[in-house]
Amino acid sequence: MIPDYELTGPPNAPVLVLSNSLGTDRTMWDQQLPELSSRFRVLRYDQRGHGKTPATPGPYELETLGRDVLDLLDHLEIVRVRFAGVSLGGMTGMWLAANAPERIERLALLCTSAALGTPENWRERAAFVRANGTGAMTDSTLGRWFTAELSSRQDVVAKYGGMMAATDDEGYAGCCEAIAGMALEGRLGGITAPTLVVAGYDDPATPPEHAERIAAGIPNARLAVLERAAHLANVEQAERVNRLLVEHFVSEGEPMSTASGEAATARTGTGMAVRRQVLGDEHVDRAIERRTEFTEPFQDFITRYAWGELWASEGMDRPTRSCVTLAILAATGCHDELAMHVRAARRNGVEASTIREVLMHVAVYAGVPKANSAFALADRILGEEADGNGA
Ligand SMILES: O=C(O)CC1=CCC(=O)O1
Repeated sequence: MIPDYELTGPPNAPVLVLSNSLGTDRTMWDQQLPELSSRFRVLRYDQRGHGKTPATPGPYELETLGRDVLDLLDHLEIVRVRFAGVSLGGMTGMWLAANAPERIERLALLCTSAALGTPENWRERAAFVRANGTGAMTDSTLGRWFTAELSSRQDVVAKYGGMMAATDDEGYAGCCEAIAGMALEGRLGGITAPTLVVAGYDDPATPPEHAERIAAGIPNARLAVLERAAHLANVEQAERVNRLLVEHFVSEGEPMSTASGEAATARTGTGMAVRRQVLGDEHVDRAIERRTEFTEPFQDFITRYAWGELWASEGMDRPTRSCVTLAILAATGCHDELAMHVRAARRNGVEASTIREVLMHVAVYAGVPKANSAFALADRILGEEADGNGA
């Protein structure tokens, strides 16, 4: 069967397939799409019986779901892809990487498992849904998908509860039966695609131990465990997941890095996204507007290296980067930049009291006069924020 799909992103970019989890549809990737489609041809599709892809009578096997992807790729005449899947999507990805390795260049497995629960449990769940409908599963499911903070939010309940209830009963049940019958553990050692494995620290459905087992089983795998994330970590920790996916699919891989022009384009895309996150749209739009022929190469350089490399790196969190930046700017007396970075630090979650501590360090290590002017400036910026003028 050819599943319903959507292609987004530059026509000549490498194709990245995104595969959804049980009870969701392809819009579960909404928070990934802008970032990923700036550098990939993103192919989002709906699993069988989910979203706009019709159900067929179950039970299904994982092979059924894997072959749906192969049918879709054949239909679109796409030979080889990068593939990311959440939970059931990740199981589909493991099946593909083990059974059609020539089609899978790199793999990302999010909040998934190679052996989940008992077959009886999954068959019971299938029977329950056939009898009561997917709507009857919504409340319990949202509690597994999100931490308490998110699962009570009205917009989240509306979007993801709605997705679950809209999933075809037979499609959902058939997919439960595919999980009941999956036999992936013995196949992990044969997966050759470089693989990123991501787990949510608070995921009750596929806890981090499942990811650890996958990462230990696949020869070329890397594991990342995200705090404050349950089963749909790509929704709850979208920014971190985006960064991990971009790093995994772009920076090390051949196609982008073999063509230096494309690598630079990719860095510019990441850089622009990170720059906007840290400095805010208003500031970045102003900087773009003010570009001249003379300053453009410098602006481009900053976007690529300061934002696309340094600030985009996972090596240090953003609040810490902000503190380091504030200290350096205050110590070197770069006051225009310091004002901008006081605002950026607040946007990155740095408290005013921490900014004060940073400037106290400046007083001791760089000199009281430097700290004195930095204090005056920071006080003004923080005051503007308190007055509601802190754009
Ligand atoms: O619904 C669950 O319990 C979690 C889950 C298993 C496979 C999947 O896609 O979601």
